[in-house]
Amino acid sequence: MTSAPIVPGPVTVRVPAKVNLELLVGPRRDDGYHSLSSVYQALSLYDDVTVGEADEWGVSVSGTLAEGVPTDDDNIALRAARLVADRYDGEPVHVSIRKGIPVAGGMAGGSADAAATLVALDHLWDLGLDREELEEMAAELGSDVPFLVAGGTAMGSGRGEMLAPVLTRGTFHWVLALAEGGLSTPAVYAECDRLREGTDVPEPVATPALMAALRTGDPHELAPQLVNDLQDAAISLRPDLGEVLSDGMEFGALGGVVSGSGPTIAFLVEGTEAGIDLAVALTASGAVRDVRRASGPVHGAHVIHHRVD
Ligand SMILES: C[C@@](CO)(OP(=O)(O)O)[C@H](O)COP(=O)(O)OP(=O)(O)OC[C@H]1O[C@@H](n2ccc(N)nc2=O)[C@H](O)[C@@H]1O
Ligand SMILES: Nc1ncnc2c1ncn2[C@@H]1O[C@H](COP(=O)(O)OP(=O)(O)O)[C@@H](O)[C@H]1O
Repeated sequence: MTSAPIVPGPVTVRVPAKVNLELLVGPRRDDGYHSLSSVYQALSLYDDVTVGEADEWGVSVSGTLAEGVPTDDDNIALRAARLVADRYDGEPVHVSIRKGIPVAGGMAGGSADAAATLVALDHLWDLGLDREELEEMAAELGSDVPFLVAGGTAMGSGRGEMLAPVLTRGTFHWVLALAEGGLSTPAVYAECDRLREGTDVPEPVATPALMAALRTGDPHELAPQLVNDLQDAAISLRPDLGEVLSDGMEFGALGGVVSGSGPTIAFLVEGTEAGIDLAVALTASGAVRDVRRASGPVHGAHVIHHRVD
């Protein structure tokens, strides 16, 4: 008896957002990047990225947060697909992105889509890529991309792309205050340089107290350790963010920090109930565009569906 050939159908990968629990920004390097010490945590706010064979290269984006995402070769997910195809002789694919991560919000949504596309193509084309090969292509696409492949909680050095896992206990609960519009990452780094002009900037080193707090699993220990060297620059470009931060603290957050280059603000709360209360208060204040609750750490980019016809 002969059976019909198995045709690999589209692969869907779910990929989380990130928050930087600690983002220490060192001097600007000769290549234009800043040396970083970044402690990333993956949060339960997701993009779903579906990649399938197609007659021509393409990308489409859906969801209420899709505005502002390019649907041409500027889309980093399409760049990721072309990179894998160039290396492994792949045929054209179409990438469909369902956005659940705010765009240009400092939560690495674009990097997440690139990470998801790498994982999807590894699966679709049965490439059997090892961690090193995936991380190397990820780093070529952007400093944050390797972390979105890995997920969990990790420390990033170099320009953020060299990862080491960080031990944590339990689950931390977050409330994310989404802002109107976005902030450009290069513009925020440039503003940080401007604000620090004339000062001696040391090489960044991760804080042992943060690592210890993460091992306790206690949000009261973690809250005072949240720090972001880009925060002043983000607030300098968007002064309204300072008010959102103080509102959130007044409404009961244990700690708050601008996420990466902003403008999203991540508030740490005690648990689910406290998260609901804070989300309600921030929404009622009218000072934010929208509010999301999330928890972390969660897994990095992972296949959730593969249709085989
Ligand atoms: C600030 C952070 C914190 O995690 O995230 P976001 O807030 O953008 O999500 C990252 O450093 C963003 O990483 P990513 O978005 O991957 O940046 P890349 O594409 O590698 O670089 C974009 C631009 O950001 C600046 N850049 C990025 C990384 C770095 N270590 N130093 C830099 O100065 C450079 O101007 C670079 O041209
Ligand atoms: N797949 C993508 N999703 C979101 N933004 C993308 C994507 N591809 C390219 N971009 C561009 O990257 C910029 C930064 O987006 P994003 O990665 O969401 O933010 P951030 O760098 O603040 O974390 C966007 O303004 C957009 O122009």
